[in-house]
Amino acid sequence: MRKRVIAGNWKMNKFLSESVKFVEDTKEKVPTGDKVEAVVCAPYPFLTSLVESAKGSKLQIAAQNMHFEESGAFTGEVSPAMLKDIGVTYVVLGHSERRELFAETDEMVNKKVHAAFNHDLTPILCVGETLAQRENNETMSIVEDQVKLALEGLTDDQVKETIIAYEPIWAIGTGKTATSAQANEVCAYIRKVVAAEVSTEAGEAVRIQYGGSVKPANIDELLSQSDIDGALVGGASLEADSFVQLVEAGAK
Ligand SMILES: O=C(CO)COP(=O)(O)O
Repeated sequence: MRKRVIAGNWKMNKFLSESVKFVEDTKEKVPTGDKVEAVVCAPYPFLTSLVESAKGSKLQIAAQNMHFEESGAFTGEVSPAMLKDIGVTYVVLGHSERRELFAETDEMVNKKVHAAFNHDLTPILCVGETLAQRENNETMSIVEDQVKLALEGLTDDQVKETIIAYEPIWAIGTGKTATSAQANEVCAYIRKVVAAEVSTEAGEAVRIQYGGSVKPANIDELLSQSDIDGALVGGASLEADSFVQLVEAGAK
């Protein structure tokens, strides 16, 4: 049985006091069993405080990006070693907003995934197609390329530890969720690609989240699908009650 992962991606939202209050309000409420992991992906300036407030609880704190180099002349960037140093455990990599708005390439994402493992951080690797690509029947080939390029050079065990988030770009922040069948079809395909490229065992073990307008009202249906092992949630993860409901759905 793959352990589910429910991750809230706050993006560029919240201030320090409300972020800490969110963690204080949710850390005792997230289920502690072995069915689900709960992760909060917060802006850089709040990470140290959130790691501190989440201490002793099951809530994990993630960064939303990082550079792939360990240190050096990269003004404005944050390194994997810095994230590790402050107690961050997960990192979102290759989110479509970073690919689109900040010109991240598959090659950079691949370097970041390697860097994450080199610093003991669990990568949440995002992939997904645009609406035009879906309408052109390119979804599977786009996602396949993104997955192959991002995972290139990883060991079997590293691939097993990677969390892949399938986020169709047309479903992000639009209220248009992919149907559970559409989401599962792509997640199942990603699993096949991993099995073929890496190993059958890695295909079985890799956890695949769906992301794109997930909310308490639709998460049960998404999680009932064979190949969806969790969710990466934007808007609906900003409120503590809603986030707790999403994690509770993962523990059912
Ligand atoms: O991009 C997302 C999570 O990374 C999804 O955002 P929404 O849940 O707001 O659609």
